[in-house]
Amino acid sequence: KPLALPGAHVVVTGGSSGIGKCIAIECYKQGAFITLVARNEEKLLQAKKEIEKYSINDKQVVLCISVDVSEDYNQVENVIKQAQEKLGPVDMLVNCAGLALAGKFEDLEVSTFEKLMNINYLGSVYPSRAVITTMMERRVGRIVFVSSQAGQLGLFGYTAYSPSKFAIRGLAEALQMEVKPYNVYITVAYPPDTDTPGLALENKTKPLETRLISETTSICKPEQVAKQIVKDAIVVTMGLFRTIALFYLGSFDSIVRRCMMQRAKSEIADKTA
Ligand SMILES: NC(=O)C1=CN([C@@H]2O[C@H](COP(=O)(O)OP(=O)(O)OC[C@H]3O[C@@H](n4cnc5c(N)ncnc54)[C@H](OP(=O)(O)O)[C@@H]3O)[C@@H](O)[C@H]2O)C=CC1
Ligand SMILES: CCCCCCCCCCCCCCCC(=O)[C@@H](N)CO
Repeated sequence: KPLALPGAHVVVTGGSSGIGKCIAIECYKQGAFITLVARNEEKLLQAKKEIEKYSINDKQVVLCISVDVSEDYNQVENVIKQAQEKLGPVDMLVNCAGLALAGKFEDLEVSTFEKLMNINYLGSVYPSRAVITTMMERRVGRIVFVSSQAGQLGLFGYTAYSPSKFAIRGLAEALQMEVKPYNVYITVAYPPDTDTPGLALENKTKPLETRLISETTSICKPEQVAKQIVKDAIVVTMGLFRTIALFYLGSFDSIVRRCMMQRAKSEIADKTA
């Protein structure tokens, strides 16, 4: 059943800019309490002010937390704890912090591969790992991953970026199989080029070929992309491209459910013994 956003606690990483900020606004407009996570404090405060204009009641709160989501897991865990103490358990986590840099393979610094994998992939693992136990215990939760069209298709200029977005898909699909019996739902967004400060930065690094490939499609508005992402997270439906895998996934899910029931039974048996 759909997640009720009024009164829910939504954490948005990368919530101080671009798509993440628009996702925060979209949730806030529907009555959610918001925690914004990003590094730069000034940008966070600026975004908080902007979001607060859309309040629908006087109880709503926008909390700002400055942390690097890709640096140190313990740090991330600590700030999530702080946020939960202030605004209650996280009902929905949106992993939107990310960085795009383009360039030809032979021109890219090796450190760029590390950096993108750290921010885009591990920066989604850490916050998710920090919220998952509570979500499973409460049998409530949504985790949103923001991949990219370049996370479905390897394209010229994206040898560092695409793999970091492909990795997110692998994580999301494996994690969904584990947490479905606990009523926790995972969604992945694959946005096209979207008009944000991040895209402006990326454009400075695009080789000619990448620019020409990008120009074959039009640029989306972040508000529009955010609306779709929030909608998909609230009412989870099966993506069409997964229908072939449906049979297998269905039977794997029943194995997972069976194991969970067995474990619960033996726990009860242990207690009564
Ligand atoms: N715009 C586009 O064309 C598309 C974007 N995407 C993906 O959507 C997401 C958002 O993109 P977009 O809105 O363009 O990005 P922006 O650059 O506009 O915003 C990025 C946000 O992430 C935060 N952030 C970046 N690095 C970290 C970090 N290490 N720790 C914590 N926060 C961090 C930034 O704040 P701060 O720097 O202060 O930390 C900022 O709030 C990214 O994952 C991107 O890959 C996917 C498809 C298309
Ligand atoms: C089946 C999948 C559909 C494929 C459509 C192909 C169209 C490709 C056009 C170029 C797309 C580049 C997207 C990168 C967006 C991004 O992540 C960065 N802009 C972030 O800053």
